[in-house]
Amino acid sequence: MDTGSRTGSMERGGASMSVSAEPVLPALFVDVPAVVPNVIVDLRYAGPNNFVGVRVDGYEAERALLTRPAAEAAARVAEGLARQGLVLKLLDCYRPTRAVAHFARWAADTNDLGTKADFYPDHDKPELFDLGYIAGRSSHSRGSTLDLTLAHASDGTELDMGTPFDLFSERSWPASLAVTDAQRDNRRLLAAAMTDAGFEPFLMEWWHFTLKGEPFPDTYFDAPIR
Ligand SMILES: C[C@@H](N)C(=O)N[C@H](C)C(=O)O
Ligand SMILES: [Zn+2]
Repeated sequence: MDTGSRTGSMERGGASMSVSAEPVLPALFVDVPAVVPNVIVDLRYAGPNNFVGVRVDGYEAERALLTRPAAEAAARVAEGLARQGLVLKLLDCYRPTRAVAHFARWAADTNDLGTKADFYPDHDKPELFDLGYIAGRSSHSRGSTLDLTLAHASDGTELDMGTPFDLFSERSWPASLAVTDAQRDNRRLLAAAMTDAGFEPFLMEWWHFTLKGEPFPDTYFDAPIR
């Protein structure tokens, strides 16, 4: 990947932040399968099986991209879990800001409720941003955040986490008591492996983790995934 991201800066809430204007990502971004052994890639926004119901803007190819430090940390997670016969299954990695803009347009269209039963049965669309299930400025766009689950190496079947990916509900909170002990244990297994490798969990979604000490903490990239 090309280097040299031209960025524009802005001040927001006292903190400096930049939005990359370059159509390419810095060389520090890597294809995760090149770094993480036996990883399964199922990027849900690269196809129609997601809460928007169509392929999301910016996902022009199903490529799982992360910064190298985040991918290397994920590799440490994978190496540890391989001893238990488990592999990582990636559901989202780097997310261009144009994808987040697509999410916002989708949320504003209150006539389109086609995915409500499967993805947000407990809430109305506009609440999903207000409550924090979808971020208006997502850490995924900084390249060191990923959404993932665990699967059995033998046949690729996913561990039962109690809710599907992107079910925007309190049932998806990692500590929810609405799931069984076994399901909560699976969430704990994922969270423990990720935090041990340097990732921070998210209290509203069992699948979402951000690398501590990420290399681009203030830059939101918009290069499409090709
Ligand atoms: C949309 C969901 N997969 C997710 O990643 N949510 C967090 C809050 C985000 O949008 O960054
Ligand atoms: Zn996420």
